[in-house]
Amino acid sequence: MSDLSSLKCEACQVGAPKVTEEELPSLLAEIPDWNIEIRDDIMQLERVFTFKNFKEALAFTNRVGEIAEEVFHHPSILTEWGQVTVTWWTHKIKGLHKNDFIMAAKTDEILS
Ligand SMILES: C[C@H](O)[C@H](O)[C@H]1CNC2=NC(N)=NC(=O)C2=N1
Repeated sequence: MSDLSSLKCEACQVGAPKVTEEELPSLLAEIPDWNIEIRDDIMQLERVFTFKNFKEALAFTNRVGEIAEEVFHHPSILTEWGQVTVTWWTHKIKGLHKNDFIMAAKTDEILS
Protein backbone atom coordinates (compact mmCIF):
# COMPACT_ATOMS: atom_id res chain seq x y z
CA MET A 1 0.00 0.00 0.00
CA SER A 2 1.54 3.34 -0.99
CA ASP A 3 1.88 6.02 1.68
CA LEU A 4 -0.26 8.28 -0.46
CA SER A 5 -3.35 6.09 -0.18
CA SER A 6 -3.28 6.35 3.61
CA LEU A 7 -3.28 10.16 3.54
CA LYS A 8 -6.37 12.35 3.87
CA CYS A 9 -7.34 14.88 1.25
CA GLU A 10 -7.16 18.45 2.51
CA ALA A 11 -9.90 20.98 1.85
CA CYS A 12 -8.83 22.60 -1.40
CA GLN A 13 -9.72 26.25 -2.04
CA VAL A 14 -9.25 28.50 -5.04
CA GLY A 15 -5.66 29.64 -4.96
CA ALA A 16 -4.39 26.44 -3.29
CA PRO A 17 -0.87 25.54 -4.43
CA LYS A 18 -0.42 23.25 -7.39
CA VAL A 19 2.08 20.41 -7.13
CA THR A 20 5.48 21.85 -8.12
CA GLU A 21 7.83 20.51 -10.80
CA GLU A 22 10.17 19.49 -7.98
CA GLU A 23 7.44 17.51 -6.16
CA LEU A 24 6.17 15.70 -9.26
CA PRO A 25 8.79 12.92 -9.61
CA SER A 26 8.44 11.52 -6.09
CA LEU A 27 4.64 11.71 -6.19
CA LEU A 28 4.48 10.03 -9.61
CA ALA A 29 6.83 7.27 -8.38
CA GLU A 30 4.13 6.28 -5.86
CA ILE A 31 1.52 5.83 -8.59
CA PRO A 32 3.61 4.26 -11.40
CA ASP A 33 0.60 3.08 -13.42
CA TRP A 34 -0.70 6.63 -13.89
CA ASN A 35 0.22 9.00 -16.69
CA ILE A 36 0.37 12.79 -16.83
CA GLU A 37 -1.93 14.25 -19.47
CA ILE A 38 -2.15 17.94 -20.30
CA ARG A 39 -5.50 19.12 -21.69
CA ASP A 40 -6.35 22.80 -22.25
CA ASP A 41 -3.18 23.61 -20.34
CA ILE A 42 -4.47 21.63 -17.34
CA MET A 43 -2.20 18.89 -15.98
CA GLN A 44 -4.09 15.72 -15.12
CA LEU A 45 -3.41 12.20 -13.83
CA GLU A 46 -4.91 9.41 -15.93
CA ARG A 47 -5.03 5.61 -15.85
CA VAL A 48 -6.96 3.06 -17.92
CA PHE A 49 -8.23 0.06 -15.94
CA THR A 50 -9.24 -3.05 -17.90
CA PHE A 51 -11.99 -5.52 -17.00
CA LYS A 52 -13.61 -8.69 -18.37
CA ASN A 53 -16.86 -6.96 -19.33
CA PHE A 54 -19.05 -3.90 -18.82
CA LYS A 55 -20.58 -5.17 -15.59
CA GLU A 56 -17.18 -5.30 -13.87
CA ALA A 57 -16.24 -1.93 -15.34
CA LEU A 58 -19.43 -0.42 -13.97
CA ALA A 59 -18.91 -1.92 -10.50
CA PHE A 60 -15.43 -0.40 -10.38
CA THR A 61 -16.84 2.92 -11.63
CA ASN A 62 -19.29 2.95 -8.73
CA ARG A 63 -16.52 2.25 -6.22
CA VAL A 64 -14.51 5.16 -7.60
CA GLY A 65 -17.59 7.33 -7.27
CA GLU A 66 -17.99 6.27 -3.66
CA ILE A 67 -14.46 7.20 -2.63
CA ALA A 68 -14.84 10.50 -4.46
CA GLU A 69 -18.03 11.31 -2.59
CA GLU A 70 -16.39 10.37 0.71
CA VAL A 71 -13.89 13.21 0.30
CA PHE A 72 -15.94 15.42 -2.06
CA HIS A 73 -13.18 15.37 -4.65
CA HIS A 74 -14.26 13.97 -7.99
CA PRO A 75 -12.61 12.49 -11.07
CA SER A 76 -13.59 12.28 -14.67
CA ILE A 77 -14.62 8.66 -15.35
CA LEU A 78 -15.13 7.15 -18.79
CA THR A 79 -16.79 3.75 -18.45
CA GLU A 80 -16.73 1.45 -21.51
CA TRP A 81 -17.14 -2.26 -22.14
CA GLY A 82 -14.05 -3.80 -20.55
CA GLN A 83 -12.30 -0.61 -19.47
CA VAL A 84 -12.56 2.48 -17.28
CA THR A 85 -10.50 5.62 -17.78
CA VAL A 86 -10.08 7.59 -14.55
CA THR A 87 -8.70 11.12 -14.67
CA TRP A 88 -7.91 13.18 -11.59
CA TRP A 89 -7.23 16.90 -11.40
CA THR A 90 -8.43 19.79 -9.27
CA HIS A 91 -10.87 22.04 -11.10
CA LYS A 92 -10.52 24.90 -8.61
CA ILE A 93 -6.83 25.32 -9.36
CA LYS A 94 -6.92 24.08 -12.96
CA GLY A 95 -4.17 21.60 -12.27
CA LEU A 96 -2.76 18.98 -9.94
CA HIS A 97 -3.01 19.20 -6.16
CA LYS A 98 -1.58 16.58 -3.79
CA ASN A 99 -5.21 15.49 -3.30
CA ASP A 100 -5.20 14.19 -6.86
CA PHE A 101 -2.23 11.93 -6.14
CA ILE A 102 -3.89 10.72 -2.93
CA MET A 103 -7.07 9.90 -4.83
CA ALA A 104 -5.16 8.15 -7.63
CA ALA A 105 -3.48 5.96 -5.00
CA LYS A 106 -6.85 5.30 -3.33
CA THR A 107 -8.26 4.41 -6.75
CA ASP A 108 -5.51 1.80 -7.16
CA GLU A 109 -6.35 0.43 -3.71
CA ILE A 110 -9.88 -0.45 -4.87
CA LEU A 111 -8.42 -3.34 -6.88
CA SER A 112 -5.83 -4.51 -4.38
C1 LIG B 1 -18.00 23.50 -5.72
C2 LIG B 1 -16.84 22.59 -6.14
O1 LIG B 1 -17.13 21.96 -7.31
C3 LIG B 1 -16.57 21.58 -5.01
O2 LIG B 1 -15.96 22.28 -4.01
C4 LIG B 1 -15.61 20.45 -5.38
C5 LIG B 1 -16.30 19.24 -5.94
N1 LIG B 1 -15.35 18.25 -6.38
C6 LIG B 1 -14.19 18.64 -6.96
N2 LIG B 1 -13.41 17.74 -7.58
C7 LIG B 1 -12.28 18.10 -8.23
N3 LIG B 1 -11.53 17.19 -8.86
N4 LIG B 1 -11.90 19.39 -8.24
C8 LIG B 1 -12.59 20.38 -7.63
O3 LIG B 1 -12.19 21.55 -7.67
C9 LIG B 1 -13.80 20.01 -6.92
N5 LIG B 1 -14.53 20.90 -6.25
